[in-house]
Amino acid sequence: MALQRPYDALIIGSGQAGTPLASAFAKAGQKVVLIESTHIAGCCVNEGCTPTKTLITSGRVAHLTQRGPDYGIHTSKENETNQVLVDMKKVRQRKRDIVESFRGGSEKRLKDAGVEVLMGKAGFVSPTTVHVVTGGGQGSEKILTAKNIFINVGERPATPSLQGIKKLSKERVLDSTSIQELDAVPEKLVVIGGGYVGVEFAQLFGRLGSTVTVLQRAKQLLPREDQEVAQALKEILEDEGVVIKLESEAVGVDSVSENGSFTLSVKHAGAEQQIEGTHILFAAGRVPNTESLNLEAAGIETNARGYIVANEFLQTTAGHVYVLGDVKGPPAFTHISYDDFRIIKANLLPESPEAPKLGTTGRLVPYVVYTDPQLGHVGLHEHEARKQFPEKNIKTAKMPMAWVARALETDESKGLMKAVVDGDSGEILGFTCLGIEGGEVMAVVQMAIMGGVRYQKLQDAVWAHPSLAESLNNLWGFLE
Ligand SMILES: Cc1cc2nc3c(=O)[nH]c(=O)nc-3n(C[C@H](O)[C@H](O)[C@H](O)COP(=O)(O)OP(=O)(O)OC[C@H]3O[C@@H](n4cnc5c(N)ncnc54)[C@H](O)[C@@H]3O)c2cc1C
Ligand SMILES: NC(=O)c1ccc[n+]([C@@H]2O[C@H](COP(=O)([O-])OP(=O)(O)OC[C@H]3O[C@@H](n4cnc5c(N)ncnc54)[C@H](O)[C@@H]3O)[C@@H](O)[C@H]2O)c1
Repeated sequence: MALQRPYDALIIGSGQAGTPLASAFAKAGQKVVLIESTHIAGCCVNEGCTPTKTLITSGRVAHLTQRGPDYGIHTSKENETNQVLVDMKKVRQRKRDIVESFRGGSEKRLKDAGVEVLMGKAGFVSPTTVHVVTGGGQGSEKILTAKNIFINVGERPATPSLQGIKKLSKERVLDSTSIQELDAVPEKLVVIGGGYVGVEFAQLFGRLGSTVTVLQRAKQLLPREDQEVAQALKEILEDEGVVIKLESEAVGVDSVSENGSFTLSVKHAGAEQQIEGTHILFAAGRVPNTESLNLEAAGIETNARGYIVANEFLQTTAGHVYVLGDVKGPPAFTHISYDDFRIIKANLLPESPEAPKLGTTGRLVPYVVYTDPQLGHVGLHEHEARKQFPEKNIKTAKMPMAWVARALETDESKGLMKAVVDGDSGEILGFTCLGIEGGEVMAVVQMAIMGGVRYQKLQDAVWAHPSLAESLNNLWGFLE
């Protein structure tokens, strides 16, 4: 084993924070090494946001083509209902091409910045020393020491656990990564979990032609959302033919037929029932990639769920070791991981000695669930606002998207908007748009929250007609 000269910065994991951080340190003249076990650019680019949103676009095209007759558009005289043929290999290739191009961009930026990249799996030997196994265990081992260490190793899908699962052939048991590599549309897809991953894939594969059943253990889809928003999303998915069973759980695989299809027994509404499937997608949550890091050797603490504990400056319990992204626990989004990078960069590479120290406290968290219509949200949900500010005069405004001219003109008027405000000051505390381009509409309100703009200003603003933002004139009339 070769002993190396100490690095200024050693980064474990090429996630959404580690990758730009490595470049920033290198550009600042520091000696940097980035260790990555699988592929540069992490989950978001390789198996998360980028590929899923690319696939979802194919699903939307299939959906809109079939809706053509609603707009007076037919693909041919013979095909009056605009039935579509899905070429899953082409759908997959389009996804692969975009992933490859995004990953290539990240690789090039690291190279241009002069970052040393080491492909291998890292774990701690001591607070300042890291052991790296390269070449998937067949290659060499390295011991590296560094002044500062940054952990950005992310999460992975929770391991499927279901009685009798071994009776199914491997290619029929899917997670959020393997489902994206299918070269044919599954006939009957059972989705276990009704969170972000579950709802996005359920709608996508329903649109591509699968019969889809979602088994969600909680009382609603997306348990963090306010109940009426989750209910509206459920109805939208059901309108497209997705079967959703709430408060339900798969008990086990009962039987498997010769062609590979199977029956599952499911506990639902207090009774046991059977459902059929050809494929099963486990979307019941993700777990942090901490086990192989040997964190005890560095004195780094984790919480009960295995997430690394950090203070608001992203320092772990070993002060010179920092943690960024999903592996420190929710919220698990690319833009949060990227903001972690921004915090570390500002604090460790300050532009001037007077530059203020940044932290995570009070960080505004927006997100978009890429169902169609999108579910964009920023700030607090109603239940959170009421709990956090019992002394405030919390008011909410809800308006169906069917009241938005632009949504009616495009005939995409499903969903609703909901705002949560402090009725006394007019401060906007949270906003949700489940509607066409819900993420973009949400971003308009996010700007208002960031600028401290009260809702009355949006109510009286001159918005271009007929834009979706124009609905921010009318929404506030529903405050109660
Ligand atoms: C299907 C899916 C869809 C998603 N869609 C969205 C979306 O639309 N929008 C959004 O904001 N977020 C989305 N997310 C979440 C998003 O992908 C993550 O929040 C984001 O990637 C941030 O992750 P990260 O920076 O913590 O690390 P990651 O991107 O997970 O990267 C961690 C890296 O560390 C490497 N690694 C792990 N262990 C080791 C080790 N011991 N040694 C060396 N390297 C190691 C891994 O190989 C990986 O490359 C989605 C996630 C999934 C699964
Ligand atoms: N558009 C986006 O931003 C996006 C998309 C995908 C993922 N993500 C990120 O990835 C994270 C993980 O997503 P996820 O959907 O895998 O996890 P999740 O934790 O958000 O949802 C998992 C769901 O599965 C349910 N569940 C758990 N065990 C179950 C069981 N045995 N049977 C039935 N249901 C069960 C839970 O009630 C929960 O609602 C998200 O929280 C999010 O931060 C973001």
